[in-house]
Amino acid sequence: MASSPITMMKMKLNNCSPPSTAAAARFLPLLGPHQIRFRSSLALFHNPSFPRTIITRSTFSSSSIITAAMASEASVKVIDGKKVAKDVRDEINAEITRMKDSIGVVPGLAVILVGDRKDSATYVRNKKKACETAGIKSYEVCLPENSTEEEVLKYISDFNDDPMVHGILVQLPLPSHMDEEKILHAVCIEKDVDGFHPLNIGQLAMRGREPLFVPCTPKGCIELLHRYNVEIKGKKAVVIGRSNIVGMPAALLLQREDATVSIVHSRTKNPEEITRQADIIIAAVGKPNMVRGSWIKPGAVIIDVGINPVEDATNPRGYRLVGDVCYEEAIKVASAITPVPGGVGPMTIAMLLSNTLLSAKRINNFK
Ligand SMILES: NC(=O)C1=CN([C@@H]2O[C@H](COP(=O)(O)OP(=O)(O)OC[C@H]3O[C@@H](n4cnc5c(N)ncnc54)[C@H](OP(=O)(O)O)[C@@H]3O)[C@@H](O)[C@H]2O)C=CC1
Ligand SMILES: Nc1nc(=O)c2c([nH]1)NC[C@@H]1CN(c3ccc(C(=O)N[C@@H](CCC(=O)O)C(=O)O)cc3)C=[N+]21
Repeated sequence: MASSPITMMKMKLNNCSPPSTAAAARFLPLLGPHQIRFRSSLALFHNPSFPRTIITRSTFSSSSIITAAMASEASVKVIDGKKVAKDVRDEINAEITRMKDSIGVVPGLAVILVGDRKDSATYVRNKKKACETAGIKSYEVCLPENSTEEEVLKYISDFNDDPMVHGILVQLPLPSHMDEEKILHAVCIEKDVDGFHPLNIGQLAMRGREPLFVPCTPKGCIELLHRYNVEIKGKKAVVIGRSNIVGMPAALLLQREDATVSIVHSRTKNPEEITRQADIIIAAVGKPNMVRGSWIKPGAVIIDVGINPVEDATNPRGYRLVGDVCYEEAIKVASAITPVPGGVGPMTIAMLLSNTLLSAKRINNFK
């Protein structure tokens, strides 16, 4: 059975279950009610002439009913976060050069990393590289896992007082013996380029107030929607996840953009039903492929924040990264989607550079 052409096609199309349940998934019905309407509505886009990467199913064999149905009409816009991040970074580069040339100031970003988590070390390395290319001076402190809270607080205090430093980022998660709230609270609000200080979050939540900084990942999500001309005002948005660093600020930002926002979390009843009402979905859960095709309203726009390593023996690293949304199913229903990798991730780094530039400009009163 496993070798029949139909089964093989299904394996190819449906790649969304964790390895242990992959065998069962091969036999999931692929043509659920949500997948009958293949013509993706692009009504959410102001400007349909925006450059599009179209994925069509026409490359699949016509020997299967599934492919026959899809071949004619399915199209989805792939939101290219890597490309947008590059554009943003080019704009930042130009501004940094202008500032340096006119007032001689180079923005500085300090990053504090505690412990030896591999993923954290990779992000910090990537941030450092991005700073170098942008012309931002980076200051890095790497402390061992068993450092004390006082040591971290001392570095923060020194960076708070250092006029060369315009942004301070404490890489999360911190080791469990440290009080995250106390540490994030110690970063002076004018240098809080992550936007995690409670005052910044509070201002984000209040009407008529402006935070000094907007957290990078949610800011990157909204920037992607703007640059792809996705209308937010008046739309129904669902944010899946309510963490302080992604889900909650993403919901606040969408609300500031006049979307009607629902938040789905681990205690939500009927998450599928609620998510299916959304014109815009931001998924930030940390569960590989949790959002299936059946959760998505035809024509919805999907921003997939999740970054989840899943075992993959064919990959030289032994794993690959997948999002919280089952991409293979989602592209048949959504009108636009961010891929993982290459979607929100690069935008997070671009927004960090953007916040650092903003901070340097504000501190130096440079317009
Ligand atoms: N692309 C990027 O730049 C970034 C990507 N990420 C990625 O985004 C994902 C989320 O990160 P983060 O917000 O830090 O994660 P957290 O673990 O802090 O938060 C996860 C959220 O998802 C909710 N949740 C968990 N299980 C379910 C479920 N079954 N159904 C509905 N909601 C659920 C939790 O609900 P509850 O509150 O009830 O516990 C919680 O609010 C991760 O994959 C992370 O790697 C994170 C930061 C940046
Ligand atoms: N104080 C703090 N601020 C953060 O912003 C912060 C943090 N702590 N802790 C961890 C999360 C995670 N995060 C990512 C940033 C970039 C990518 C990224 O560039 N990802 C690439 C893939 C990279 C790869 O291939 O490994 C992509 O999605 O294309 C991912 C994740 C920031 N975070």
